[in-house]
Amino acid sequence: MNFLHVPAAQSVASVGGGRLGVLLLNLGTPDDTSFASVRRYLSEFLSDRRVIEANPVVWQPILQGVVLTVRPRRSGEAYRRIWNTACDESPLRTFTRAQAEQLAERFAAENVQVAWGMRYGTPSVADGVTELMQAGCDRILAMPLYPQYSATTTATANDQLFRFLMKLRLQPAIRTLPAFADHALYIRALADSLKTAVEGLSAPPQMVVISFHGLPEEYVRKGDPYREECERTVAALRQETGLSEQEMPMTFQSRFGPTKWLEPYTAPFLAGLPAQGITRVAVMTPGFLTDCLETLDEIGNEVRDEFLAAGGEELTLIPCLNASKGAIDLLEGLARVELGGWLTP
Ligand SMILES: C=CC1=C(C)c2cc3[nH]c(cc4nc(cc5[nH]c(cc1n2)c(C)c5CCC(=O)O)C(CCC(=O)O)=C4C)c(C)c3C=C
Ligand SMILES: [Fe+2]
Ligand SMILES: [Fe+2]
Repeated sequence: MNFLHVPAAQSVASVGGGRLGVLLLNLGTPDDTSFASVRRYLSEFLSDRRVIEANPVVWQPILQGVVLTVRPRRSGEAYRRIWNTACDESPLRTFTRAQAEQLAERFAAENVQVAWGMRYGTPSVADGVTELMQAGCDRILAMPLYPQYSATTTATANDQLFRFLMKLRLQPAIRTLPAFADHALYIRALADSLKTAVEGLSAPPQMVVISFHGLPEEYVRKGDPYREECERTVAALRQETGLSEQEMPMTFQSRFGPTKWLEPYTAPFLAGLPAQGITRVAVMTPGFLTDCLETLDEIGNEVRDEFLAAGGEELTLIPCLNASKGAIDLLEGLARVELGGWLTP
């Protein structure tokens, strides 16, 4: 049955099936490591005005000119270093799919469908919503997979969802998950993953550096709460692990462009440690729920090489929560609270 009669509107078939849906939303990633695919992905990502706030009249010629001529080759090489060759896809996609599949198992007995979509690239947010609606979901909980709120991540994921719903005559009811920077299950999962990784080492690290993806300082000045949210995560993690500010400092990575971003920057911070006698460190990246280019390559390769070149002896990169039991416990716990009133006990 087609519920829609205006030319601009799209049909996604059966709405009204009375089922609940959970939609995991992640950032996105290229489909393959070729210049063309990486260029397509970066073009969509860096054309998002939530991400780059500069006037498009000024920014688009720079992006379509120099950035998308130079960057895709370098990024393609980086993606090749971390590519999941077994599945022929990027780790971010592998882990997001695994999270969705395992979360679905937790809800299998309760008539709740789980799907996933990417803000940039494939499967798209529209693909995820369509999958849920075709399975009969008329109530959907969207879960942007960002523990710390930022307009550049959480808000744009939700924007993309509502942009798709604008085309539907018959919309499902929607709830969106708030950020969860110091949620008990999140902090416990992080502390457990740190403990497990450190127990496997011959000697404990002298410092555990908590590295978050950075953000232009200007965005925070204009009201993005991201830095405070990162601080809440680190404060809770210090409390949970008993580590001090000196033993567990906070840094920001992945700077892009010439403007000032949140400081201290991860790479120079780590490269400066051996001169202070700190040569064995662990690095955690709790802002990412799944491993990706920024964790596996930027920290695991680039930053590690710089640290070792500066006299460091050991850099242990703690894996992201990925599809660990702690991660799925967290996603299930968050979903059950947000589905309250929809999900009958
Ligand atoms: C102005 C530019 C950028 C902002 C703002 C930004 C915020 C931001 N990003 C993430 C998470 C991820 N970013 C990733 C890659 C990535 N990010 C930018 C730029 C900005 N990010 C670029 C140019 C890239 C690509 C890097 C490259 O090509 O070398 C990724 C990895 C994706 C993957 O496929 O593995 C993630 C994840 C957050 C959380 C955030 C704001 C808080
Ligand atoms: Fe980014
Ligand atoms: Fe990076």
